[in-house]
Amino acid sequence: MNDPAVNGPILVLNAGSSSIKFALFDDALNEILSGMAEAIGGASILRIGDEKHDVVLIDHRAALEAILKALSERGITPDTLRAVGHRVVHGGRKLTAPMRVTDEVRAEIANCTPLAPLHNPHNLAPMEALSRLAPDLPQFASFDTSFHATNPNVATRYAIPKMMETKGIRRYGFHGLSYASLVRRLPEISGEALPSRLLAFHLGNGASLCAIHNGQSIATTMGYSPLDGLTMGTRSGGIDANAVLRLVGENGLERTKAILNHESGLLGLSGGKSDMRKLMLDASAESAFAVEHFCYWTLRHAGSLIAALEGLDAIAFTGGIGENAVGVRARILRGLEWAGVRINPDFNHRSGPRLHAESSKVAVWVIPAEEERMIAMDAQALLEAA
Ligand SMILES: Nc1ncnc2c1ncn2[C@@H]1O[C@H](COP(=O)(O)OP(=O)(O)O)[C@@H](O)[C@H]1O
Ligand SMILES: CC(=O)OP(=O)(O)O
Ligand SMILES: [Mg+2]
Repeated sequence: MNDPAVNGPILVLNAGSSSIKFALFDDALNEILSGMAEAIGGASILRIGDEKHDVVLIDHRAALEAILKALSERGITPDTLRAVGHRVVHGGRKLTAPMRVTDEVRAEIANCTPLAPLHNPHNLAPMEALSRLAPDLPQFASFDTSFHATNPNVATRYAIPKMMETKGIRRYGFHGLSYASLVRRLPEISGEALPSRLLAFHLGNGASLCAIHNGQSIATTMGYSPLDGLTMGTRSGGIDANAVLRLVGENGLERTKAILNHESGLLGLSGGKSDMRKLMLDASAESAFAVEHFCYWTLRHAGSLIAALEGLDAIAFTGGIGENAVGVRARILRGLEWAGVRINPDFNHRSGPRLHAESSKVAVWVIPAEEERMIAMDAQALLEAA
């Protein structure tokens, strides 16, 4: 019997800050089609399966429309689907495990928008569009924050009065779906047991590090929102709160939000480029400095997480930069030679999966981020439990 509600594919939508990735999975969770709209915000690329189209996508809404149109041209419309799984970046204190999307859940995701302004609106928009188009289609949400629930209080608490903490001003951490998939995939790809003290580098347009001890997150570089930690595509990363207060005083709240979230990071440092591929092709001193700033601060934070892990057994790179930017990986790994890291440059040029030389005390791997599969697994588990 061909009933989409029973054996139709699961569609996964993963809206990042600069991209929307999508994938279709059959009921055995084989990926049957995937693609992405990338470099959203102007001259963009739409990939579907092996096809690549240069397109103009001015914002995430235009990108979602282009993806849904391309899918419908292939006969994939909402009524042919079994379910849709969405990545949601910030679930706040209330949304901590994968769940079915209801009106209440959508309202709570909207409540968390001030905490993740570059993401939650783009996670919410397709849920709303699909619930209008296909009200009976089951939709599920998986949260980037969930994986960090194992962080100890000492890591999540800011040293501010208790009252603020009870209002939710604490560190959450993000990229959790990517880290959860990395923990699942690393033993499969390496053929070895999961290392005890693992430092994971999720380097994409948004970038963070996670200290993973025996498979559980114990510390991560992002905090209350995905602004903190490393230098990113358009986000400042760590910045002194008093500098933020001065910016607010001089520019107002809304302008400051735009400066720190949309105009800083690699874009602000280079004077116009947030995309690592473009920066690495550009010979200007500003672009070189932006890349060096990214690597230097990644290393500073790596040192902090190695201390939290009390040593290091393995490193794994993931995300658009982590999986592809050979020069950035080489620079970061050179900066970790003090920790016993030695790589084989040929392995690095081939992007792994194994990067370490025989003499290395630390294993080094490149593991593709499989956030979409993680979300599909969550959606399927919830469908089966229903
Ligand atoms: N071949 C490559 N070399 C260098 N950087 C790359 C390459 N491919 C992708 N990137 C970079 O990866 C980043 C996007 O990462 P991704 O994880 O897809 O982003 P998002 O945070 O939107 O999910 C961009 O800075 C892009 O330039
Ligand atoms: C949380 C976050 O920064 O996500 P992305 O890297 O997809 O922008
Ligand atoms: Mg991403």
